[in-house]
Amino acid sequence: MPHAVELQDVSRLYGGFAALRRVSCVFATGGMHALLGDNGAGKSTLLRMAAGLVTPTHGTVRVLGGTPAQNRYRIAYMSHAAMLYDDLTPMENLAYFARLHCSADACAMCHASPEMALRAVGLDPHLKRPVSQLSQGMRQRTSLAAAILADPELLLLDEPFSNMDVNGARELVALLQDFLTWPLTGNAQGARTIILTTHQHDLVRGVANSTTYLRRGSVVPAAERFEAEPAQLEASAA
Ligand SMILES: Nc1ncnc2c1ncn2[C@@H]1O[C@H](COP(=O)(O)OP(=O)(O)OP(=O)(O)O)[C@@H](O)[C@H]1O
Repeated sequence: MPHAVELQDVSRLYGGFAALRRVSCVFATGGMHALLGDNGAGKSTLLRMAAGLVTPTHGTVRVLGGTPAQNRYRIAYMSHAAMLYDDLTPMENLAYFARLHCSADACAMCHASPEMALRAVGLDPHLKRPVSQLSQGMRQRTSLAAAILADPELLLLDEPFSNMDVNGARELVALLQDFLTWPLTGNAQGARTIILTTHQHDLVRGVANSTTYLRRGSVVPAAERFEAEPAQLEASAA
């Protein structure tokens, strides 16, 4: 089975600055994988590359055995900034996204209905309040519902727990674990995969199937990981 995401000697330059520098790593198909690192380490760049939103300056990115473009209907990406229409309710937002997905060549991809997607993330589809009046946690859930609407095999989540309290974030982790158990539809083979970036390693410790650390655009080798995660070192020394 192909890897969910595979980077071979990937660099991404912005002018003379390397957001990613000769990165080679794989994220296995199936399960939840955490991408960690300090601010500016290159996490979002890597995730957006897997989504096909950023192209490498050098190297190769393979997603589900092909290019991100070839597999774009099998991938969903959720940015850390919620891309929602504030004046619409969660249901209206999702109904709009469903219409977008179902245009032209993409109508085969809407396996989940807006109602199912909202229920899956624990939101009432009949909620009448516009998104602007919802808590941050509910907005995040609405964004997640929009991402899973297309029933993706690969779900890429950039900082899904940002601005959420601990309980809300734990609930979200449980929802993501549940999503991983959904059977794949159609002719899809393999397993669902989530790759998420976070600064809150505690939330996914023991839940994530793998952890990849970035530091200043490079993957931190396993032997140096404590150094990459000083909070964990302090906790273990206490
Ligand atoms: N479009 C861009 N133009 C110029 N520099 C960029 C661009 N995108 C990212 N960078 C730079 O690349 C580096 C890595 O950014 P990236 O957003 O991938 O880091 P990150 O690990 O996700 O950080 P954070 O945790 O703060 O979100 C940063 O120094 C950032 O300023």
